[in-house]
Amino acid sequence: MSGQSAQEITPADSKVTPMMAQFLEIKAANPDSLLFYRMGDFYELFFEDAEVASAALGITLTKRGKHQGADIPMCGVPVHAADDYLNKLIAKGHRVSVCEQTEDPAEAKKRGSKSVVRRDVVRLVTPGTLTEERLLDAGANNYLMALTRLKGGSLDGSAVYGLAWIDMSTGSFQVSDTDHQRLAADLAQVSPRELILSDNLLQESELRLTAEQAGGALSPVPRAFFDSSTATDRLAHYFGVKTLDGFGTFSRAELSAAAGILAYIEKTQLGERPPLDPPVREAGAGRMLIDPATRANLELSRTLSGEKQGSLLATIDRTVTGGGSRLLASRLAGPLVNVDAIQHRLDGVAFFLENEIMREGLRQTLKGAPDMARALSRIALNRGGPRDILSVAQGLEAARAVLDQTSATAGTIPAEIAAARASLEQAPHDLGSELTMALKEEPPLLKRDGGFIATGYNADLDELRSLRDESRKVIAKLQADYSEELGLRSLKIKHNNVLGWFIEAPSAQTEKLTGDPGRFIHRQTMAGAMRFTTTELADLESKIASAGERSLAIELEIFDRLAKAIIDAGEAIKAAAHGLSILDVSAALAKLAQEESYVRPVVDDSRAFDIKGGRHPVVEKALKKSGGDSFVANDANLGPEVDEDIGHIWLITGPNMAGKSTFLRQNALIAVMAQTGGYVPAAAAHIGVVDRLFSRVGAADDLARGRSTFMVEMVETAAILNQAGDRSLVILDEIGRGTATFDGLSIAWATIEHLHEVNRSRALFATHYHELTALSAKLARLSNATVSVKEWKGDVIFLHEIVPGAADRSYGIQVAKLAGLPVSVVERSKQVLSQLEEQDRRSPAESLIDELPLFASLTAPAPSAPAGFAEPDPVSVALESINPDDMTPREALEALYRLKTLRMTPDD
Ligand SMILES: Nc1ncnc2c1ncn2[C@@H]1O[C@H](COP(=O)(O)OP(=O)(O)OP(=O)(O)O)[C@@H](O)[C@H]1O
Repeated sequence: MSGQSAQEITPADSKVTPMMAQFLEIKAANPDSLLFYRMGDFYELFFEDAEVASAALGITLTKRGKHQGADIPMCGVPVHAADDYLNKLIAKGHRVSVCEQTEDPAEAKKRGSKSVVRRDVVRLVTPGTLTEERLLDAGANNYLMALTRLKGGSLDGSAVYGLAWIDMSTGSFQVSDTDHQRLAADLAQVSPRELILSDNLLQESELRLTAEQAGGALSPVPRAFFDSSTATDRLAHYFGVKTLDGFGTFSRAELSAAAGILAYIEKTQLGERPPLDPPVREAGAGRMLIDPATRANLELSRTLSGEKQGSLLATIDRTVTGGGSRLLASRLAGPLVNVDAIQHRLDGVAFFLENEIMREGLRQTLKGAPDMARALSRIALNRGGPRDILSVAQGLEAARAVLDQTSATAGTIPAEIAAARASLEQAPHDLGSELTMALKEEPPLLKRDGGFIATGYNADLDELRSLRDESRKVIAKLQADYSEELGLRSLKIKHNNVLGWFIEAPSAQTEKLTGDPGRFIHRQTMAGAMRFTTTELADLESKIASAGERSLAIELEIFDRLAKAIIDAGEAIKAAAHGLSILDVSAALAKLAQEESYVRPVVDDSRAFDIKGGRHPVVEKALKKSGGDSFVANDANLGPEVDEDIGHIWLITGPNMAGKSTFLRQNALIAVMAQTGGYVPAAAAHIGVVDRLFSRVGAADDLARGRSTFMVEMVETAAILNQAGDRSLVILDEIGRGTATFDGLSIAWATIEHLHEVNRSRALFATHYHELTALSAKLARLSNATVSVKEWKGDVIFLHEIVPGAADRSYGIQVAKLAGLPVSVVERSKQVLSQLEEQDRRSPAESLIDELPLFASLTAPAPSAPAGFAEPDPVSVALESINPDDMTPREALEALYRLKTLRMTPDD
C-alpha cells in the first residue's frame, strides 16, 4: 500500500505481528521524523518513511510482509555506514529518530520464543544537534537557535524577541534579545543550521519569511517550551545551580529563548546532557549591525551563488585548525564596535607579525592538533570512542607545546595572547599525560571490541593479554604435537565463531582420531574433512575466551574512568581549546597581513573614514591568480573636514566595467575587516567605528515575498533611509536603475538629499545618472568622484583609478562592443545616442539644480519630472533608422506610412 503512513495504522489492529506492533507504537510516539528501526546489523525503515528515505538516499525500496492485506514498503541502511546516510537525510532537511535494541536478544528469548527484543528511541537527530565528526564541517559552527517573542516586552510596548543559540558540538551557549528592526540581521549573524520557534510564530507569514531567510531548517515546537515563568528554574536545573545570578542577568525574552532551546535539547538527546557552557549574553549593540541583504551582497562568508569559495572569509582564512576557522568565521560575522576590544585583537595580530619565527612554529604545532572541543562533546554525550580520548590527549599535548613555544619574547605579551596562554596553563596537563600513556597510538574507532589501551598502562590487562598470546602459542605447539604423534602433517587447529577452536583433518586420514573417541571428540563432518576437539584444547579455549572477556572488561572500565576524568575537567579543556583557537586566529591574521601586505588600521570613536591605497581582497586575489593586470589601489576619504563632525558622501560616476562596484565593496570590506580585529588591504586606514553597515549593491527578485527586483531594491533602500545614522557606513550602487529613467533619477536624487541631510551617514553612492553630479554644488558634504578611463581608437581602456570629478560619459556602447554585441546594433546605438545627446544639449541637466529647490521634499510636495529630459522625438528616431539606398520603392512607401502614424497625436 504505497503512501500508507504508519500513523494511520494503530498497533491495536488485528493480525499485526508483535514486531510490527512494537514498530507502530514507537513510530506513533515519533511522528515528525524518519524512524531508523534497529534490526541486527541494519536500521530498517517502513511504510512512508521507507518511501521517503529510499527516494532521498537512492537506495532500493523492498517489502517485508503484509499489513492489512497490503505489502509493507521497507528499506534499510547498514549500521556501520549509517552516518553517511544520516548525513544525506539531514542535509535534505529530514529529522531522524534512531531506535536501538535496548536488551540482549537472549534476554528477550527468555520471555518466550515469540517475544520481541525491547527497543527504544535513543536519539533524535536534527540538523542543529549533530556532534559526529563526519557529519560536521570542521571549519564552521553548527548552531541550533531558538527564537521567541514577548509581546509588549519593551518599555515602549513593542515586542521584544529573545534569541538563544548553542553549538552542541562545542558546548557554546549564547543569548541575546532584539527588536523587530534588528531581528533579521541578528539571525543572519548567527546563520543557524536549525531554528526552533513556537507553532504560533511560524503561522505569521512575515515572521516565517524572516525565519526562513536565516537559512536553517525550521523546527516548530509547542509554545510551552518557551514558558518564561518557569524558564529560570529550567536553566538552573540544567546547570545544577540554585540561582542564575552567577551567570549574569538576563532579560525575560532571553530566559524564555534559553529555556526553549534546553527543552528542545532534552527532547532530542533523550536524557544525555551535552556539556554546555553557561549562557553568555551577547549584547547585540556590541556588534556592527549588518542586515541580511548587506551580508549577502558583500559575500562575507558565502558568495551570492551560495559557495564558500570566493567569499571574503575563504579569501582571508589562513587558520590551520577547525576551532580557529570557526572562531574567525564567527568574528567576521559580528565585527565589534568597541574600540578597546578591537585594539586588543589587533595587538594580538601585531604580536605575531613581530614574532615571525614563533608564529611559524606555533602554526606547525597547531596543524597537528585535533579538535579537542568537539571530541569532548562527543565523550560527554556518550558518543565518544577511543579516538576522541586520543584527540583530547593530543590536544592537551599541543597546548603544552604551544605554551613553551610562545613563552620567550622580548617585549610584553598583549592581553589577548596572555589570556589565551593562561587558559593553556590551566589545562589539565596531568590528565593529558595519563591519557597519552593509556591510549595506543592508533586506536580503533569504536570501544566495542577493545584493543585501544596501550601495553604497559595496566598490569592486569597486560597479564591477560600475554595469557591470551601465550595460549595461542600453546595451541600452535599442541597442533605440532598432535600432528607428530598421529603422523598427520595435514592436521590443523583452527577457529571459527560457531565451534570455537577445533582440530581438523582430511576425512581420508582420520582413522587414528575416530579410533580414540575417548580422547578425540567428534564435532563435525565436512565435505572433505572432519573436526574434533580434546579436553586439552577445550581447557585452553576457555582460558583464551575468559582472558579476552576479562581484558575487554578492563579496557571498557578504563575507558569509562578516563571519559569521566575528561568530563570532570571539561571546563578547563574547553577553555584551552578556545585558547588554541584564539592563537590560531591571531597568527593566521598576521600571516595574511604579511603575505598580502595588509596594514594595521587606526580605529577610534571619530567619524573618520580615510583609506589610502585601499584594495578589494577578493578581486585582488583573483587578478593575481589569473596573472593578468594587477589591482589598482584607490583612496577613499569620507571623514569630516576640520571643525566638522559629520561624515561625507562620495558620488561616483564612471563608465561601466570601470570598477565602481569593486571600489564601493572594498571600502565596506575594509571596515568589516578592521572591526573584526584584522589588518586591512590598504597602505593606511583610519576608521571611526562603524555601528551599522548598509549596502545596496545589485539585487535579485525575492519571489518568496512576491517582490520584483525593483521592489527589493526599494525595500532595501527604505531600510537604509529609515535606519542609517551618523555612525553608519552606507554603500549604494545604482539606485533607481530598475525603473524608468526619470523615476529612477528622481528617487536617486531624493535619496542622496535624505542621506546628506537626515541620516548624515558616511556614504559611497555609485550611479550612471550623470545629472546627479550637479548636486555637489548644493550639498556641502557631497563630492564627485569618477573612475578614469582612456579612449584609444574608439575603444575604451579602463584605468580603474578613482579621481575627483564627474565622468563625462558612460562608454556603455564601447563596453557593449567589448561584450560582442552585433556590429549593426553597436552602430545603431551610436546613432541613437548622438540624437539623444543633441536633445540633451538643448536643455542641459544643470538647469535642474535651479529648478528644484533643495530638500523641497521636506517642505513641499516632491518635485515633478524636470522638463529638460523630454523623451526623444519618435519620428526623428525612426527617420534615423531609414537608409533610402537600401530600400525598394514598396519599402519606401511603407516607411512613409509608418512615419505618418508616428506623427499622429491622439487628437488627430
Ligand atoms: N581597482 C581595480 N584594479 C584592477 N581591476 C579592477 C579594479 N576594479 C575593478 N577591476 C576589474 O574590473 C571589473 C569590473 O569592475 P566593477 O564591476 O566594479 O565595475 P563597475 O564600474 O561597477 O561596472 P558596472 O557599472 O558595469 O556595474 C572587475 O571584475 C575587475 O576585474
